[in-house]
Amino acid sequence: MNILDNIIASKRIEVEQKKELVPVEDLKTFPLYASMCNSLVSNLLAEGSTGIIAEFKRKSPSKGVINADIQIGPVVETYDAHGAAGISILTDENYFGGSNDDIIYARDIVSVPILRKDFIIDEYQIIEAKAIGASVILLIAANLTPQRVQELALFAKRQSLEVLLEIHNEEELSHICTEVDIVGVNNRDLKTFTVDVNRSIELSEKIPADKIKISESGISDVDTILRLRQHGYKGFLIGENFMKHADPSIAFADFVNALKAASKVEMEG
Ligand SMILES: O=C(O)c1ccccc1NCC(=O)[C@H](O)[C@H](O)COP(=O)(O)O
Repeated sequence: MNILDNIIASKRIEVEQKKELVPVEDLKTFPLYASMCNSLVSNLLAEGSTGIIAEFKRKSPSKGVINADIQIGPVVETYDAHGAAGISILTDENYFGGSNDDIIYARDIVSVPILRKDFIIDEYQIIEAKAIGASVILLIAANLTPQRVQELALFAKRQSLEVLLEIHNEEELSHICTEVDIVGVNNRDLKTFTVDVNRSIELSEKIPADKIKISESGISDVDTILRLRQHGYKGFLIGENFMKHADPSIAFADFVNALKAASKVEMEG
C-alpha cells in the first residue's frame, strides 16, 4: 500500500466514527451550515488577482513536521490581508496535524474563501465542510472513480460549495465533469512524492477550456507563477514555501510583493 491508500483507509474509519459522534442532522444545525459561501472562482478570475491559494498545514507525509506548534490566526489573517485569492486549510489530523477547529477559527477572522483540504470520500464530509465554514471542497481523482467524482461534486454543488478536482496525469482527465468548477494539477505525485511543475504545463492544453486551472504543490518562486500564467493557470496552491518559515506571514507578504513587482514589470515590458 502507498501513503495515499493508507490515508484513505484511515479516512474511511474516521468518517464512520464521526457519523456516530456527530450525526449528519446535527451538522446541519451548526450556524455556519446556513451561512453564505464566498466564491474562489470569482477571486481567481478577478482582475489583478494574485491567484495564490495560500495553505496552512503543520506537517505532511512528504515533509514530516513543517511548523508543528504554529497558531493559525496570525497566519491566515496575513494571507487574507496581503492578497490571497483563497486559503487552503488541511483538516486531516493524523497526517497533516489539522482539525475542523482550524477552519471554524479562520472563518471567523478572514473574508476570503476557504478550501477544506482533506480526503473526501463520503457525502458526510461535504456537509461537514459546509458546517465548519468552508466554501470549496477538494476531490482527488487518484482515489475516486469518475462516477464517484460526479456524485460527490453534484452533492457539493447542491450545498452551494465550489468543487476543486485534483488530477495528476492524463488518465485522470477523464474524471473531469460538468459539476467541477476548478481543475488543479498536483505537481506532487501523491504516491511517490516526486514534484515536477512541468506536470502542470504538460496537462494545461488538455484540460477543457471552460474549467479554471490551478497548479498545486512545489511552487516556491514568482518566475514559476509567471510561467504557469502563460499556460493559462489562474491559481497557485502554495503551502510549504510559506509554512516552513518561523513566521509564514512575513514569507507570504514578501512573496506577494515580489509577485506584484514581477507582474508589473512583465506588463510594462
Ligand atoms: O504534501 C504531501 O506530503 C501530501 C501527501 C499525500 C497527499 C497529499 C499531500 N499534500 C497535499 C498537497 O497537495 C499540498 O499540501 C499542496 O498542494 C501544497 O503543496 P506545497 O506547496 O508543496 O506544500
